[in-house]
Amino acid sequence: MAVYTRLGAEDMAAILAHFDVGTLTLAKGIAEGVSNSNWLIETTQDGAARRFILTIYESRTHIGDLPFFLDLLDWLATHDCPVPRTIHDRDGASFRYHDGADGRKALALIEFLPGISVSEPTEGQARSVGAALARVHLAGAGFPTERANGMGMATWKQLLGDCGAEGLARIHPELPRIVERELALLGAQWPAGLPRGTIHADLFPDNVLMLGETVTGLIDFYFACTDLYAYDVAVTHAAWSFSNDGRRFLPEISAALLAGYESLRPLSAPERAAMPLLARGAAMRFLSTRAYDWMNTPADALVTPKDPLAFARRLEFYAASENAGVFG
Ligand SMILES: Nc1ncnc2c1ncn2[C@@H]1O[C@H](COP(=O)(O)OP(=O)(O)OP(=O)(O)O)[C@@H](O)[C@H]1O
Ligand SMILES: N[C@@H](CCO)C(=O)O
Repeated sequence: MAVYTRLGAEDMAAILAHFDVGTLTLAKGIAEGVSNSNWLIETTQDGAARRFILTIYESRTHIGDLPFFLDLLDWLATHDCPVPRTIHDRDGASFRYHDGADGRKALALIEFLPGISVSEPTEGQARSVGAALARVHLAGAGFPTERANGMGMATWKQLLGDCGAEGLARIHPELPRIVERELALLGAQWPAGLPRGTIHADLFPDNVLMLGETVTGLIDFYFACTDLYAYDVAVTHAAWSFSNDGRRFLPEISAALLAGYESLRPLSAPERAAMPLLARGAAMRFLSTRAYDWMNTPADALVTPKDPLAFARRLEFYAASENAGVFG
């Protein structure tokens, strides 16, 4: 369960007293998510029930990045994107600190949005997700702050280097060869000069809330950064267009996702030409973090590491020349 920080009822009430949100009526730990601790919070204010998400940031989130992530949510919400606003405290700050039994941690209170994460999207849902991603790209273009992508190629190399060829071979005997081949190719051919701006960089199904075919919430912007728009399309494509284990490509979902995106932001010819390579990079990004976590998560950890081979299979799909037509 992803609630790493213990908070008693008094702690919770004391935290909420810093926000103008009424009286606490319920605080329930949320099992989903692996990086931070999250609670569903309910309050009552002027006779009305209100709901929020309280997030306590654990060690994986760099506090210096919080203004970027939280200001971005407010910016996108103001520009008609389905993302939660941050609730600022009585001093006007988007995050604050809590001194608890296990030290000082940053926290934020975020608007609760309705909806559920789908595990087997329909074409209509994939289309909506593609369009929502395009809306973020268009709206985020005016966002004034930049953040380098901390999960770019240099990080893939570092994480996979830390795993080592022997470690990778323990995950699958073919993995060292695949990784060496792909890193060389991606390093030599990664495109320069494509349109760039603010991207989500992790738009997996568990980071999208939906009601029917409507996207009600895009959440978890904690990898958001300034990078190629088309790379974000590739990440989202890799996340949505395959069965979870990566064994089965879902052509209708792929087509619907891309059509939804292009209904608002058509890819330029150079972006389209780069998509197969960017998709290999996207697969490599998640292969590298998953392989690292696979090897470095203690057996008694609270969370189960995700399968790196699910993204090695996607990588092999994108690398196969017969699949070059997927992006049109
Ligand atoms: N604004 C919101 N409205 C409704 N539910 C939310 C909201 N934000 C988060 N949640 C719920 O909390 C869960 C965990 O949130 P989130 O994915 O941000 O956690 P995390 O640990 O930071 O993520 P990750 O494991 O992807 O790194 C989500 O799966 C969702 O169920
Ligand atoms: N979405 C990622 C985890 C967070 O980066 C994955 O599925 O590997």
